Amino acid sequence: MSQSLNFTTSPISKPFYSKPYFPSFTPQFSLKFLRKPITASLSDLNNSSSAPSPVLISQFNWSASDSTSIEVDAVTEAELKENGFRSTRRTKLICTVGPATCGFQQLEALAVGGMNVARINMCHGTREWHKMVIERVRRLNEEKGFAVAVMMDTEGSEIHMGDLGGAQSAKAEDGEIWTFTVRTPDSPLPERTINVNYDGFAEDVKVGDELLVDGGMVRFEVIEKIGPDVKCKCTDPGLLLPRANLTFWRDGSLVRERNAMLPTISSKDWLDIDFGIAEGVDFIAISFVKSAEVINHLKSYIKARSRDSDVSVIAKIESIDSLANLEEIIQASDGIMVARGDLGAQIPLEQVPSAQQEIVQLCRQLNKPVIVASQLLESMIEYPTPTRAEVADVSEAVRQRADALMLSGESAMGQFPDKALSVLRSVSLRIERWWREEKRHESMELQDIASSFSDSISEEICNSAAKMANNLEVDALFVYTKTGHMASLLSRCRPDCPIFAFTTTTSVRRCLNLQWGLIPFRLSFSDDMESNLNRTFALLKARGMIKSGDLVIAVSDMLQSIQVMNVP
Ligand SMILES: Nc1ncnc2c1ncn2[C@@H]1O[C@H](COP(=O)(O)OP(=O)(O)OP(=O)(O)O)[C@@H](O)[C@H]1O
Ligand SMILES: CC(=O)C(=O)O
Ligand SMILES: [K+]
Ligand SMILES: [Mg+2]
Repeated sequence: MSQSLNFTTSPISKPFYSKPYFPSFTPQFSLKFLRKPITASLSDLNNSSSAPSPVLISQFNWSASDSTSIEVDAVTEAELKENGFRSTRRTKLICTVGPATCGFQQLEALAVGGMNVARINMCHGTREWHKMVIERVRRLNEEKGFAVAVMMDTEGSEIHMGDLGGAQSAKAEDGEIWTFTVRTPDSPLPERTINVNYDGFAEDVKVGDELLVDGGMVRFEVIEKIGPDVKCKCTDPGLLLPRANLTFWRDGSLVRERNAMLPTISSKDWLDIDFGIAEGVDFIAISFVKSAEVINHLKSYIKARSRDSDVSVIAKIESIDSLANLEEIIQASDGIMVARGDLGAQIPLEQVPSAQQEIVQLCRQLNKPVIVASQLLESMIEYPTPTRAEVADVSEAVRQRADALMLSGESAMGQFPDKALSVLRSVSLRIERWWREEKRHESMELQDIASSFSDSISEEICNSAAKMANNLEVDALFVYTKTGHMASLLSRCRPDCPIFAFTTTTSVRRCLNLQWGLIPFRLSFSDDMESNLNRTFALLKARGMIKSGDLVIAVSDMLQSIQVMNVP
């Protein structure tokens, strides 16, 4: 039994409506037969994997021409069955892959642990190494039924140290004199000498400047300049890591000399971007973005280079300039990363939390996925248990309802990558549930963002569907979307129930994996919603993912409609 509301639009349909064409929406139907107890736990159902139904095509042999199968990633399916779908995880998880996690089995362990996106950082490692990681992730998806997306992060024109001549780290002690040089590295380097990658370094700094390594983990004072060499005295001792980022400060402010003119995308970055496009990565994250212009430039480059593949562009907010141009950067990008590591080296640390909150909220307003990154569980690089403060930080990002959380060193080179991921996962689940149960989420007034009439209809449909889903306490929202747009509009509302997003292409499905609350499926569907729904119900029931009586709301962007029904 289904109740539906259709908005039939054609290019000439506009005169029928004048804004507000969707008067404060109150469902017109009797609710008595829609209500049902909210006991969506699937754990007590027969597990279909032990008795596959004939309509179920195995994840291992998907062929694009097959119109009867449905693809959902193995880990989401397991989570749905384990927790029941109202309690499935909404916050997405990203792991930076490094030496600690680049093996096939290590990657598999991360995928099983809930990694939605694998990030590779072009600051480190060779292209061959990154190619190997991408191939392994792809193989994992194909062979084991995961849908892990790949994000490539550019190096950017930051100023950083050299690689310490191959050493893992070097200790700088209080009062020691170190030389920072722009000479091309003679190997081996003299003792207490560090290479700097930026040629203008010796010119830009002045005697008396403060030199911060990794945003202040180690500090030096500039005491003398001798040609290409800059002599510095260590004032805050600590461990120097290969290729650590350098900033310099004068009279309490970040120095922005010629280095502020460095291009956002360096010549090496362009080669890496070509590499990323050729390898078919899903996301390219751009470091040290200053303005929307560079994002627009890159997007048109990608469009020209890769006609049929979709690479999404993520702008990293980690510089003062990006904060000044925040709204236009968010508008231009496909997503945003709050890169707190470098951001904290550019603005006073105590301003980072408010910047994070502002960026997360603005992204939601503008309907762009947002990632909170860096130092979430920093102590877990060395220890198997997080600090209470780290758990509180993760909780806060979940409470802000960021789309995704990211591990950096914890998964790239830490000793406990799987444990760190499991902390992100369990804290996300717990906090999401707590806030749902307590109905503690302050509702956010969402501004209109549509740029066309048809988009406005989609937006109103999604806002209303999400509201109805909360009021009726439905088990799930279903969205049929070719481009993914309507799925993101539903995600933006952060409804209480999960959103099953059906889309026709594998690349859209992987991109949806970054967005809050979306459970993406790949499915070939038609314009006939009745048959789409019936087929989806049959396929999901066969897999034990839904059951008769579950209450769902379905929306689609082919036929702009809202349907409310119990699964037959
Ligand atoms: N591919 C890699 N090879 C070797 N070490 C890596 C690799 N990727 C990451 N790491 C290690 O993990 C640490 C944290 O990774 P992360 O990606 O956060 O880098 P980062 O250097 O802090 O720069 P960014 O500001 O771009 O995040 C790095 O400092 C590095 O020591
Ligand atoms: C992730 C990143 O680039 C940063 O935090 O600086
Ligand atoms: K980077
Ligand atoms: Mg950074």
